[in-house]
Amino acid sequence: MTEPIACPVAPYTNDDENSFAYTSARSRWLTILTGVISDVKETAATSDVEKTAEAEGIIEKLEILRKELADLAALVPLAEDGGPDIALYNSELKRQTKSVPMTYGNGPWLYTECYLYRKIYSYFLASKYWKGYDIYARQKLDAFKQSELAVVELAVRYKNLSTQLHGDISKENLGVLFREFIDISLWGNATDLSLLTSLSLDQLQSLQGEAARRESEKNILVNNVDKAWAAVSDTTKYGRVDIVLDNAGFEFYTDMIFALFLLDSGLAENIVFHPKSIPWFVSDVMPVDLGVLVNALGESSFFTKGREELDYLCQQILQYSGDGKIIMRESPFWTTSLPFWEIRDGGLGGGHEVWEDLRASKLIIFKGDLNHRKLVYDSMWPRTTPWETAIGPLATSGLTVFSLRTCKADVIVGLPEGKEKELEEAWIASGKGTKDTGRPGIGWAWSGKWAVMPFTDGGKK
Ligand SMILES: O=P(O)(O)OC[C@H]1O[C@](O)(CO)[C@@H](O)[C@@H]1O
Ligand SMILES: [Mg+2]
Ligand SMILES: [Mn+2]
Repeated sequence: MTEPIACPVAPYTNDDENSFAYTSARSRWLTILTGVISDVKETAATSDVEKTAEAEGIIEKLEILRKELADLAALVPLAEDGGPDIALYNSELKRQTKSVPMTYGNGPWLYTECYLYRKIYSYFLASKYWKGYDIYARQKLDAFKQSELAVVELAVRYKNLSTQLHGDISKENLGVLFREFIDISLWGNATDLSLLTSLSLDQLQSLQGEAARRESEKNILVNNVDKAWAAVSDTTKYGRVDIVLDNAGFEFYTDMIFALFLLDSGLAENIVFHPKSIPWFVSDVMPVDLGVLVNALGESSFFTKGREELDYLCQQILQYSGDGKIIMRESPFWTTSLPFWEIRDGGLGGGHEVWEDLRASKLIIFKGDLNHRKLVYDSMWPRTTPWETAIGPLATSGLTVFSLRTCKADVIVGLPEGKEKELEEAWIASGKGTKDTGRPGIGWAWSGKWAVMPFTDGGKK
């Protein structure tokens, strides 16, 4: 097997006390694993005898894994479970292991975290009754239910707008709406509705709407939305837009509304969603989550308010899906540990096939923090590094890449000189600084309060 393209800058690692990797490996993952164990127990309690019996073995393995994590033990090669990606995980383990064994406590953050999710999944994949089981489904649906107010509010806005979209609308107004929907999809990643801005055409012009948008805009550290607008409104290109999805529930709902807007307005002819094929980083969208979303929206006992608007929305999703205008396309590449530098001719782990597929798109939107980390190799780039440098071969791949990410991890590039210092000082001044590391102001970077939206046209002329 050939090797992935190497990055000249070292990765964030779990032994770095100044990185969110450090607490991730020592406490966050343990909590997640504890949640997985309880979920399996809860499901097993109401399952038939054989399925329950099989759960015992799975729980035992999960508990051993929990112990290994707590001990910050060494990572061992993954056992064969029939998955096509095992060999790649194991060759990466070898390649990324330096002079000492790689442990949960010292390994590269990106690799060790992907490995952990893949390892958990292998216990289910190797089973008879639990193969397709989503250990996070319960959690995803509960969280979605709790966002009822925001869900209904957006459905009402969408219905109002979509009637206007079918009428005559100027390109300028369409551009305003595009920016608003991008904002919603962006902050959907933080699942923080308080940052959302007004959407109705009337309110768009109002002072209040603009003020609200400015308010959230100041937290967007890199904002290339104008370039993305130029790419999507280029009517000389075939109108396919791709969205590399992140989280199910409210975020996926905002992505879906954005997709409907693109289709209703004619800015896109097709939307291709890219979900994850296995339960991934807790809340990531799996193919089944499209049906889960439609069912939740369409079920009057799930969301009791805004029925007319929600029914309209469901009908739109079903119509577009039925016409093949909204599709879900899987690839094993998205759940490897590989950086997106492998989305290239000859890329490993499915990266080549993804590259070939994405070439037909006029705009590829990558949602969320993890996708962003993979775009920039999760390496310790100085924060003033140009985006085009940090995305390596993607800068000249011909692909039009737009990342919508609220920052939940250390890696951030493209900041102007002096900005990082300013943010660290403000973080300390707000009383949120940590006292126990060499850099008390560092936490702003993973607080989810800031965002970046960088763009590249992939060197296209
Ligand atoms: O769903 P998102 O936005 O990718 O966030 C997940 C990210 O947040 C974390 O869970 C915490 O930083 C990372 O492991 C991961 O990169
Ligand atoms: Mg090695
Ligand atoms: Mn996610």
